[in-house]
Amino acid sequence: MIPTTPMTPMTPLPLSVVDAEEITTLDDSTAPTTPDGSSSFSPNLRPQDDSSYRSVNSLSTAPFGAAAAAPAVRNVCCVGAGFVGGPTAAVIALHNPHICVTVVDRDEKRIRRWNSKHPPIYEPGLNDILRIARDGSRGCVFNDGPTNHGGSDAIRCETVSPDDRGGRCEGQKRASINSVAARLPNLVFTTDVAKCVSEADVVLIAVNTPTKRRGNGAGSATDMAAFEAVTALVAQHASPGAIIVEKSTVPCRTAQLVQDTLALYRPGVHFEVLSNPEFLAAGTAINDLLHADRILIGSNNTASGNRAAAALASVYASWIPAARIITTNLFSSELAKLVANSMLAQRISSINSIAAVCDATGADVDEVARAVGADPRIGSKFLKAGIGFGGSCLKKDVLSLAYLAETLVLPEVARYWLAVVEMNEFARNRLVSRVLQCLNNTLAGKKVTVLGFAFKKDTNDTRESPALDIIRALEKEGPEEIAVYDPLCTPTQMAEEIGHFAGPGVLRSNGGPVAVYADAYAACQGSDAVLITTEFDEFKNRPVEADGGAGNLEELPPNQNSALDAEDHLSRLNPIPLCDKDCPECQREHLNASTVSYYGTGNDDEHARKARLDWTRIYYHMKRPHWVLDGRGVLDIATMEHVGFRVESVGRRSRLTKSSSPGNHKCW
Ligand SMILES: NC(=O)C1=CN([C@@H]2O[C@H](COP(=O)(O)OP(=O)(O)OC[C@H]3O[C@@H](n4cnc5c(N)ncnc54)[C@H](O)[C@@H]3O)[C@@H](O)[C@H]2O)C=CC1
Ligand SMILES: O=C(O)[C@H]1O[C@H](OP(=O)(O)OP(=O)(O)OC[C@H]2O[C@@H](n3ccc(=O)[nH]c3=O)[C@H](O)[C@@H]2O)[C@H](O)[C@@H](O)[C@@H]1O
Repeated sequence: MIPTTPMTPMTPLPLSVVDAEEITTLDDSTAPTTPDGSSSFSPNLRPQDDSSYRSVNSLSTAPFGAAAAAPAVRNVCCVGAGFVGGPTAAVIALHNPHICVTVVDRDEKRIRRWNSKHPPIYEPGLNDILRIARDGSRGCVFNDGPTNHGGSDAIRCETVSPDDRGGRCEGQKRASINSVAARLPNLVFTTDVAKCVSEADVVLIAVNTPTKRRGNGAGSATDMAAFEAVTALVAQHASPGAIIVEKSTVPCRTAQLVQDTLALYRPGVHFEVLSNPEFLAAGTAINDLLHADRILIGSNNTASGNRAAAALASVYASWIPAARIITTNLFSSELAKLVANSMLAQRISSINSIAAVCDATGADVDEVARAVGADPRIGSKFLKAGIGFGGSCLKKDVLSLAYLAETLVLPEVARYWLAVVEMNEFARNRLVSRVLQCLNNTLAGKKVTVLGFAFKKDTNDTRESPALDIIRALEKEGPEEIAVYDPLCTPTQMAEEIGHFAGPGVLRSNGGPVAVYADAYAACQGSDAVLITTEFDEFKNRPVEADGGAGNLEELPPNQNSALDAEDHLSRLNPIPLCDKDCPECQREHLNASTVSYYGTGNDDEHARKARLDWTRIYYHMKRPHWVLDGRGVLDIATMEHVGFRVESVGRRSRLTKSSSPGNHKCW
């Protein structure tokens, strides 16, 4: 899409996820006027005594005390190239062009994807950042008057070094020329863990810490295997004085374990350990990182602990206001992360418990949530009732907190938090019960469609997805077909995960009922009931105005491709790295380009956007009586009923309870 408004020559590469505040910062990093003032100036070229470098002195008003003279951070290594490690490292690199950021992982395939056009995770805005920090950008020279994109005033040059600034391009007068220096890549993805750890001033440990599956504490304690293994590796390879940071969510007092491990492998060598938990959420990771509410840093309350905290704070201070950087002691920081997730989960369970009351009384849970959330002491966020929370973290962190309470011999506390998980399961089960109730208690010979496989919208993360539980429960009822569709998960990914979770025998390819689709309409064709299990905007049917503008196609999240590539009028971007032959995203793009698809044009150059479902089209290809079960409260029921659908929605106006007598609410 070519912007119609003229850009001044110094306009940086546009970054769609960045707002005005960030544009100022990004401007700094991508469109310098002098080498010294440029934050895109190569770290390798930057002199050690550079006075513009942000040191502890610039943080003197932050709560680190006068003694907190921080060492300069030049090299950050993040171990774990997952949902947290990749995006976090990318944003750190974007805003700290003087720091070399490496992301290391033992998973070669994952690293190859991070080094390609299609990274292993989908996050809106992520690719734009990778295109700058990972790939670097070329310098260019142009006319210093206002110029139109792609207009004849724009002069393209392959490379411009800082020394070329003010240099001449053919046919232009020297006085009218401006230039933007190249930005060197400062974000590297690699499998060379030992080397990168050994070169780092700061090592972030961002590996998975799932719930333990077997042995003591199975089902609630945290499985620390990956974290422990990486800690041992780091202890062996880190350079003396390196700052070791827990980025993973870990049980309270893990920092002691890290310190013990370091002492075991490197007796007599000093390392500081920090806790710096991450609060980003899937689907909004880049926005959350760019606009973090808070950065939490836990440290030892010693002079060197404070210095280490100040050094890490200096990395974030490149884009986060100092007032949002909170420092605590190590264990408070670790515990605060568990508590934050547990309290978010608790709110969802609270509103889901009320949804059940609404179903039984005729109250509407959205109306109740709105009325209750208007009280600023309660707040309106995280009160969306539905089929409960999924994802790799909320449940595991509530369980981890409950386990901690148990080990501290606080059974009342443990029971309190376990009830949050119990209520979440209740919410899932209620949707399955209602499907059965709608379909006369049998799925034999019937087709049910599940729309949404990811655990929430705008992500392809399917860990602990409610859809998986629901598919497994429906499969037990012996349906003819369970059709599954998701706008962001590839059919291959869905088939693999369903096979892994419910057994390969459930898949259609193996004679089972579960079929995965790349097209929503094909998935709904001939269906007896369509279930909405993820709150993707694409599934909504609300008119634009009723949705506060979010119904506009332009408002929908972009696909996986970088918006920058489409808007690179000065040819500043380096060539896009290629993908491996088996890249699932390339396969899907190919499929979309060759079929009539729900996915717009399938043309990534056009930065294709996803369109909303045409529910009327679905209506005409479904079986009567056209049941739609909205497990996420995304549909406007009146509009759907106007088309002719029968709609059931968790905690909202129910046909079933309307016709039931008071007290006869057991099945839902
Ligand atoms: N997913 C999310 O949205 C959030 C997750 N967290 C926490 O962050 C941590 C990481 O979570 P995710 O990024 O989701 O996990 P993930 O599973 O996506 O990524 C972890 C990565 O660590 C790598 N790894 C494991 N052992 C390794 C080893 N020995 N050497 C090198 N690499 C190794 C894995 O190959 C994997 O790529 C967890 O503690 C999680 O609770 C915190 C906030 C948000
Ligand atoms: O530690 C983590 O991993 C992260 O866990 C959650 O983030 P995430 O699980 O990615 O996503 P959420 O937005 O919290 O949604 C979790 C689940 O709750 C559901 N949800 C959310 C909000 C709501 O009102 N109702 C509701 O059912 C979502 O659909 C989703 O299934 C937290 O929100 C993050 O702050 C935290 O960093």
